[in-house]
Amino acid sequence: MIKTLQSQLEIYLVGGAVRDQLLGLEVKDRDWVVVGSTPQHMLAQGYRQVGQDFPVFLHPETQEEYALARTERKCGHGYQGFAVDFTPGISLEQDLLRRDLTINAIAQRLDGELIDPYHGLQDLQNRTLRHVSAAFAEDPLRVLRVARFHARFAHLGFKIAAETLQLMQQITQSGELDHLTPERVWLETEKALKTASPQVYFQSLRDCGALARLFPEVDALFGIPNPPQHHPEIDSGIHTLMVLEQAAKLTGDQTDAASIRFAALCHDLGKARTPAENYPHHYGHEQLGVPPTIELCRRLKVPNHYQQLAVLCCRYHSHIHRIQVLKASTIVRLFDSLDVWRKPQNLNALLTVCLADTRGRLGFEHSDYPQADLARQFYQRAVAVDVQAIIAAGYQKQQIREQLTLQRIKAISAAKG
Ligand SMILES: Nc1ncnc2c1ncn2[C@@H]1O[C@H](COP(=O)(O)OP(=O)(O)OP(=O)(O)O)[C@@H](O)[C@H]1O
Repeated sequence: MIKTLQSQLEIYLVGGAVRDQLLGLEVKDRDWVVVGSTPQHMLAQGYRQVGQDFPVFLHPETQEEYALARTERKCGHGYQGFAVDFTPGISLEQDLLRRDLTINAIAQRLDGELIDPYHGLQDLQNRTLRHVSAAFAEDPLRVLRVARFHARFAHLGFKIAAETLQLMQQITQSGELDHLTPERVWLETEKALKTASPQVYFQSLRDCGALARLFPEVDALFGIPNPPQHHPEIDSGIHTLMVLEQAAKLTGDQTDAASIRFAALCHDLGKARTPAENYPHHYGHEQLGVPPTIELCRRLKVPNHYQQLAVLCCRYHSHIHRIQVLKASTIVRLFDSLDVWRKPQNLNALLTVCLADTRGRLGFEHSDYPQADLARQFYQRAVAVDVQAIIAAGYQKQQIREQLTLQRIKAISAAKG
């Protein structure tokens, strides 16, 4: 069946699958381009159409996506206005010309032969992220996509070509980024947070000026000093990116990695809002970090669970750093605020951000963090307090909570010795 279908159509494997295969990486999705066909022909061949304006066809057996070769012409701001043409006369080369990067614009025929009109192979070899053509400027999301591919492939030595960075700067200066929908910005950002080097995404956005447009709260940290004895890297923006790098190393591919990394990004946002006369100190930056975190999340429609964790990490990271000197009652209040009794994962996430915070400083990359062990020990003692025994002791309903808190304080005090 597949053979019959494919023998009647001019089909090419394109995009990420060809790129990743050439890089020796695991191929996840396979996207295909069909040249010289029409929607009617595809339907007659047994493919199922998904989407109306911009049709993609699902293979009846593999369910892989087949797109008709197409060109796009921009006719509005951002992504809102695109005239898509997929009439049968459009060639493979014309389709590839409209793609973002040369390494994403290599096609492969079914017999394995590569078609590479824009020298993507050479750029793969030279580890270069280069735009295919001037059409790149038609969709400002491509600025974010390049930054994301940079974050994904930086560990393989990839760099952004100078002329592509220049184009990214021009797009940023044109104001086009302001027309991107929050959903598209967040989608790229969430994908970038899941890459091997998420800090590279934000650094690349900064390099082309886009950080100030898209994440002004983060951009504001650059140039803000920190006490040099604790922070040899001094600048709060650089520190933040170093913390994000450490958070990525600590979380690897665990399921909540992206939300922990996002919390690491936001944890010090308050440092751009403390009074300059106290610099390089940032008294109260923990609480002052909450409004910019909420503003950023609201503007980009960041899902709630990301915001909740980021706010907790803003507020309480210094509590954990100083846990040795906190009173047992303060520690129980901290655990209450973190809702650790119902969500112990909140404590783990906060401890990861705090460890990343400690290591995200020049010369501290391998530091130990005894506070995390201590916090876990206190939690273990407090969570072991027997609620059932308190209830069985006959306390009135309103006294049960009070007793529980008292006994948790006692348990932590005992652990403190
Ligand atoms: N906004 C865009 N502008 C130009 N080309 C794009 C754009 N989005 C996707 N493409 C093209 O379509 C292909 C598939 O897009 P997709 O977003 O799935 O990325 P990918 O390269 O397959 O990487 P991933 O592994 O992240 O899915 C890309 O490789 C690129 O050629």
